[in-house]
Amino acid sequence: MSVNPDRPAEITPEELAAQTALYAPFTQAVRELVDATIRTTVDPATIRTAQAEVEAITARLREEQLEGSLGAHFGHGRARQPWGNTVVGLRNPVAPPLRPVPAGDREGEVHAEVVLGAAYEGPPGLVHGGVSSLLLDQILGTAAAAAGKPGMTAYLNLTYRRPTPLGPLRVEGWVDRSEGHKTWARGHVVGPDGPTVEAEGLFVLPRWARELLARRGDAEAPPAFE
Ligand SMILES: CCCCCCCCCCCC(=O)SCCNC(=O)CCNC(=O)[C@H](O)C(C)(C)COP(=O)(O)OP(=O)(O)OC[C@H]1O[C@@H](n2cnc3c(N)ncnc32)[C@H](O)[C@@H]1OP(=O)(O)O
Repeated sequence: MSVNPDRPAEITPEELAAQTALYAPFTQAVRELVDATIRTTVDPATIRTAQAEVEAITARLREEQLEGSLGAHFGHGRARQPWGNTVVGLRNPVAPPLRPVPAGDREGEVHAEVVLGAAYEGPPGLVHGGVSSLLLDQILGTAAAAAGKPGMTAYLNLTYRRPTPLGPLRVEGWVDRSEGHKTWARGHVVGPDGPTVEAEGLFVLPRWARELLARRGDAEAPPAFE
Protein backbone atom coordinates (compact mmCIF):
# COMPACT_ATOMS: atom_id res chain seq x y z
CA MET A 1 0.00 0.00 0.00
CA SER A 2 1.41 3.41 -0.92
CA VAL A 3 1.36 6.26 1.56
CA ASN A 4 0.74 9.92 0.87
CA PRO A 5 2.12 11.91 3.82
CA ASP A 6 -0.12 14.90 3.00
CA ARG A 7 -3.33 12.91 3.01
CA PRO A 8 -3.86 10.19 5.63
CA ALA A 9 -5.12 6.98 4.08
CA GLU A 10 -8.64 5.80 4.85
CA ILE A 11 -8.47 2.05 5.15
CA THR A 12 -11.10 -0.54 5.90
CA PRO A 13 -11.04 -2.66 9.10
CA GLU A 14 -10.00 -5.61 6.88
CA GLU A 15 -7.06 -3.64 5.46
CA LEU A 16 -6.12 -2.53 8.95
CA ALA A 17 -6.12 -6.16 10.14
CA ALA A 18 -3.99 -7.19 7.13
CA GLN A 19 -1.49 -4.37 7.75
CA THR A 20 -1.30 -5.30 11.43
CA ALA A 21 -0.73 -8.98 10.59
CA LEU A 22 2.06 -7.97 8.19
CA TYR A 23 3.91 -5.36 10.23
CA ALA A 24 3.56 -6.49 13.87
CA PRO A 25 5.65 -9.68 13.41
CA PHE A 26 8.13 -7.87 11.14
CA THR A 27 8.68 -5.17 13.76
CA GLN A 28 9.00 -7.78 16.51
CA ALA A 29 11.66 -9.57 14.44
CA VAL A 30 13.69 -6.33 14.31
CA ARG A 31 13.29 -5.92 18.10
CA GLU A 32 14.72 -9.42 18.49
CA LEU A 33 17.61 -8.40 16.23
CA VAL A 34 18.37 -5.42 18.48
CA ASP A 35 18.34 -7.64 21.58
CA ALA A 36 20.54 -10.23 19.87
CA THR A 37 22.93 -7.48 18.70
CA ILE A 38 23.44 -6.38 22.29
CA ARG A 39 23.73 -9.84 23.84
CA THR A 40 25.50 -11.96 21.22
CA THR A 41 28.85 -13.57 22.04
CA VAL A 42 29.55 -15.08 18.60
CA ASP A 43 33.02 -14.84 17.01
CA PRO A 44 34.26 -11.76 15.07
CA ALA A 45 33.86 -13.38 11.61
CA THR A 46 30.19 -14.10 12.34
CA ILE A 47 29.68 -10.50 13.44
CA ARG A 48 31.18 -9.22 10.14
CA THR A 49 28.97 -11.57 8.11
CA ALA A 50 25.89 -10.55 10.09
CA GLN A 51 26.72 -6.88 9.55
CA ALA A 52 26.85 -7.37 5.75
CA GLU A 53 23.53 -9.22 5.85
CA VAL A 54 21.86 -6.51 7.93
CA GLU A 55 23.22 -3.81 5.58
CA ALA A 56 21.78 -5.72 2.59
CA ILE A 57 18.35 -5.93 4.23
CA THR A 58 18.47 -2.20 5.06
CA ALA A 59 19.31 -1.36 1.43
CA ARG A 60 16.40 -3.50 0.23
CA LEU A 61 13.93 -1.75 2.56
CA ARG A 62 15.21 1.67 1.47
CA GLU A 63 14.36 0.95 -2.18
CA GLU A 64 10.95 2.49 -1.39
CA GLN A 65 10.39 4.64 1.65
CA LEU A 66 8.68 7.76 2.99
CA GLU A 67 10.37 11.17 2.86
CA GLY A 68 9.82 11.73 6.57
CA SER A 69 8.41 9.94 9.58
CA LEU A 70 5.37 7.69 9.67
CA GLY A 71 2.98 10.11 11.38
CA ALA A 72 -0.60 8.92 11.55
CA HIS A 73 -1.20 7.78 8.00
CA PHE A 74 -3.65 4.96 8.49
CA GLY A 75 -7.08 4.68 10.00
CA HIS A 76 -10.76 5.40 9.84
CA GLY A 77 -11.95 8.98 10.22
CA ARG A 78 -10.22 10.41 13.27
CA ALA A 79 -9.13 7.02 14.62
CA ARG A 80 -5.57 7.24 13.31
CA GLN A 81 -2.98 4.58 13.98
CA PRO A 82 0.14 5.96 15.70
CA TRP A 83 2.34 3.29 14.14
CA GLY A 84 5.50 5.38 14.28
CA ASN A 85 5.13 6.36 17.96
CA THR A 86 8.30 5.57 19.91
CA VAL A 87 6.37 4.03 22.83
CA VAL A 88 3.30 2.36 21.33
CA GLY A 89 4.03 2.29 17.59
CA LEU A 90 3.13 -0.99 15.90
CA ARG A 91 5.79 -0.37 13.22
CA ASN A 92 8.44 1.07 15.52
CA PRO A 93 10.97 -1.51 16.76
CA VAL A 94 12.30 1.07 19.23
CA ALA A 95 8.89 0.95 20.99
CA PRO A 96 8.95 -1.70 23.77
CA PRO A 97 5.94 -1.65 22.81
CA LEU A 98 3.49 -0.38 25.41
CA ARG A 99 -0.13 -1.54 24.95
CA PRO A 100 -2.27 0.55 27.33
CA VAL A 101 -5.70 -0.88 28.14
CA PRO A 102 -8.53 0.57 30.25
CA ALA A 103 -8.23 -0.64 33.87
CA GLY A 104 -9.04 0.38 37.43
CA ASP A 105 -11.76 2.83 38.38
CA ARG A 106 -10.00 6.19 38.35
CA GLU A 107 -10.84 8.67 35.56
CA GLY A 108 -9.09 7.73 32.31
CA GLU A 109 -7.20 4.95 34.05
CA VAL A 110 -5.04 2.80 31.78
CA HIS A 111 -2.50 0.08 32.53
CA ALA A 112 0.15 -1.58 30.37
CA GLU A 113 2.17 -4.71 31.00
CA VAL A 114 5.61 -4.55 29.40
CA VAL A 115 8.87 -6.49 29.48
CA LEU A 116 11.96 -4.29 29.15
CA GLY A 117 15.06 -6.12 27.96
CA ALA A 118 18.71 -5.26 27.37
CA ALA A 119 17.88 -2.45 24.92
CA TYR A 120 16.45 -0.31 27.75
CA GLU A 121 19.34 -0.58 30.20
CA GLY A 122 20.75 2.39 32.07
CA PRO A 123 22.62 1.40 35.23
CA PRO A 124 23.66 -2.27 34.89
CA GLY A 125 20.59 -4.51 35.13
CA LEU A 126 18.29 -1.51 35.59
CA VAL A 127 15.96 0.53 33.39
CA HIS A 128 17.35 3.84 32.14
CA GLY A 129 15.65 6.76 33.90
CA GLY A 130 14.84 8.39 30.57
CA VAL A 131 13.05 5.23 29.45
CA SER A 132 10.85 5.31 32.57
CA SER A 133 10.08 8.94 31.74
CA LEU A 134 9.25 7.98 28.15
CA LEU A 135 6.77 5.32 29.24
CA LEU A 136 5.17 7.59 31.84
CA ASP A 137 4.80 10.52 29.42
CA GLN A 138 2.90 8.24 27.09
CA ILE A 139 0.71 6.52 29.71
CA LEU A 140 -0.26 9.82 31.35
CA GLY A 141 -1.04 11.30 27.92
CA THR A 142 -3.08 8.22 27.06
CA ALA A 143 -5.01 8.54 30.35
CA ALA A 144 -5.84 12.17 29.52
CA ALA A 145 -6.99 11.12 26.04
CA ALA A 146 -8.98 8.18 27.45
CA ALA A 147 -10.82 10.68 29.67
CA GLY A 148 -11.70 12.64 26.52
CA LYS A 149 -9.16 15.39 27.31
CA PRO A 150 -6.16 14.84 25.03
CA GLY A 151 -3.25 17.23 25.18
CA MET A 152 0.45 17.73 24.74
CA THR A 153 2.80 17.44 27.68
CA ALA A 154 3.40 20.88 29.23
CA TYR A 155 5.44 19.46 32.11
CA LEU A 156 6.25 16.07 33.54
CA ASN A 157 7.58 15.70 37.09
CA LEU A 158 9.21 12.42 38.07
CA THR A 159 10.23 10.94 41.39
CA TYR A 160 12.56 7.96 41.19
CA ARG A 161 11.74 6.13 44.46
CA ARG A 162 13.88 3.06 43.89
CA PRO A 163 15.73 1.38 41.00
CA THR A 164 13.59 -0.21 38.28
CA PRO A 165 14.84 -3.69 37.33
CA LEU A 166 14.85 -4.83 33.70
CA GLY A 167 12.17 -7.48 33.08
CA PRO A 168 8.39 -7.49 33.52
CA LEU A 169 6.85 -4.19 34.65
CA ARG A 170 3.44 -2.53 34.80
CA VAL A 171 2.87 1.10 33.87
CA GLU A 172 -0.26 2.84 35.16
CA GLY A 173 -1.76 6.26 34.47
CA TRP A 174 -4.91 8.12 35.41
CA VAL A 175 -6.38 11.62 35.44
CA ASP A 176 -6.02 13.55 38.67
CA ARG A 177 -8.10 16.62 37.73
CA SER A 178 -8.85 18.92 34.83
CA GLU A 179 -9.80 22.53 34.16
CA GLY A 180 -10.97 23.20 30.61
CA HIS A 181 -8.09 22.56 28.23
CA LYS A 182 -5.67 21.59 31.06
CA THR A 183 -5.53 18.07 32.47
CA TRP A 184 -3.29 16.90 35.29
CA ALA A 185 -2.47 13.20 35.21
CA ARG A 186 -0.58 10.88 37.53
CA GLY A 187 0.99 7.48 37.17
CA HIS A 188 3.78 5.13 38.10
CA VAL A 189 5.99 2.28 36.97
CA VAL A 190 5.43 -0.82 39.10
CA GLY A 191 8.18 -3.45 39.47
CA PRO A 192 8.15 -6.79 41.30
CA ASP A 193 8.52 -4.97 44.64
CA GLY A 194 6.01 -2.18 43.99
CA PRO A 195 6.12 1.32 42.46
CA THR A 196 9.59 2.50 41.41
CA VAL A 197 8.98 5.77 39.53
CA GLU A 198 6.09 8.17 40.13
CA ALA A 199 4.96 10.85 37.67
CA GLU A 200 2.71 13.89 37.69
CA GLY A 201 2.15 15.88 34.53
CA LEU A 202 0.11 18.60 32.88
CA PHE A 203 -1.41 17.93 29.45
CA VAL A 204 -2.69 20.91 27.49
CA LEU A 205 -4.90 20.97 24.42
CA PRO A 206 -2.81 23.50 22.44
CA ARG A 207 -4.18 26.90 21.48
CA TRP A 208 -4.11 26.01 17.75
CA ALA A 209 -6.27 22.94 18.43
CA ARG A 210 -8.67 24.92 20.60
CA GLU A 211 -9.02 27.50 17.83
CA LEU A 212 -9.56 24.77 15.24
CA LEU A 213 -12.29 23.19 17.37
CA ALA A 214 -13.92 26.56 18.02
CA ARG A 215 -14.03 27.24 14.26
CA ARG A 216 -15.60 23.83 13.69
CA GLY A 217 -17.97 24.16 16.69
CA ASP A 218 -16.70 20.71 17.53
CA ALA A 219 -15.66 20.81 21.17
CA GLU A 220 -16.70 17.19 21.76
CA ALA A 221 -14.14 15.74 19.37
CA PRO A 222 -10.61 16.96 20.09
CA PRO A 223 -7.84 15.89 17.73
CA ALA A 224 -5.54 13.03 18.65
CA PHE A 225 -1.99 13.62 19.86
CA GLU A 226 0.01 10.48 19.65
C1 LIG B 1 -7.28 9.93 21.06
C2 LIG B 1 -5.95 10.50 21.23
C3 LIG B 1 -4.95 9.60 21.85
C4 LIG B 1 -3.79 10.40 22.34
C5 LIG B 1 -2.79 9.67 23.14
C6 LIG B 1 -1.80 10.66 23.56
C7 LIG B 1 -0.55 10.12 24.11
C8 LIG B 1 0.45 11.22 24.00
C9 LIG B 1 1.56 11.05 24.95
C10 LIG B 1 2.78 11.77 24.47
C11 LIG B 1 2.71 13.22 24.81
C12 LIG B 1 3.88 13.97 24.27
O1 LIG B 1 4.98 13.52 24.30
S1 LIG B 1 3.56 15.48 23.61
C13 LIG B 1 5.13 16.03 23.06
C14 LIG B 1 5.91 16.73 24.16
N1 LIG B 1 5.28 18.02 24.45
C15 LIG B 1 5.44 19.07 23.64
O2 LIG B 1 6.18 19.06 22.64
C16 LIG B 1 4.67 20.32 23.99
C17 LIG B 1 5.43 21.60 23.66
N2 LIG B 1 4.73 22.73 24.23
C18 LIG B 1 3.66 23.24 23.56
O3 LIG B 1 3.33 22.84 22.41
C19 LIG B 1 2.90 24.30 24.25
O4 LIG B 1 3.71 25.00 25.14
C20 LIG B 1 1.66 23.76 25.00
C21 LIG B 1 0.76 22.93 24.03
C22 LIG B 1 2.01 22.89 26.19
C23 LIG B 1 0.85 24.96 25.48
O5 LIG B 1 0.63 25.74 24.35
P1 LIG B 1 -0.60 26.73 24.17
O6 LIG B 1 -1.85 26.05 24.53
O7 LIG B 1 -0.50 27.31 22.82
O8 LIG B 1 -0.16 27.82 25.19
P2 LIG B 1 -0.93 28.67 26.25
O9 LIG B 1 -2.26 29.10 25.70
O10 LIG B 1 0.05 29.68 26.70
O11 LIG B 1 -1.14 27.65 27.46
C24 LIG B 1 -2.35 27.04 27.73
C25 LIG B 1 -2.50 26.95 29.23
O12 LIG B 1 -1.53 26.00 29.74
C26 LIG B 1 -0.71 26.62 30.74
N3 LIG B 1 0.64 26.08 30.64
C27 LIG B 1 1.34 25.88 29.52
N4 LIG B 1 2.54 25.35 29.80
C28 LIG B 1 2.58 25.21 31.15
C29 LIG B 1 3.55 24.69 32.07
N5 LIG B 1 4.72 24.20 31.66
N6 LIG B 1 3.25 24.70 33.36
C30 LIG B 1 2.05 25.15 33.81
N7 LIG B 1 1.09 25.64 32.99
C31 LIG B 1 1.36 25.67 31.68
C32 LIG B 1 -0.77 28.10 30.44
O13 LIG B 1 -0.51 28.86 31.60
C33 LIG B 1 -2.21 28.25 29.98
O14 LIG B 1 -3.08 28.28 31.10
P3 LIG B 1 -4.44 29.14 31.08
O15 LIG B 1 -3.98 30.56 31.10
O16 LIG B 1 -5.16 28.79 29.80
O17 LIG B 1 -5.16 28.71 32.32
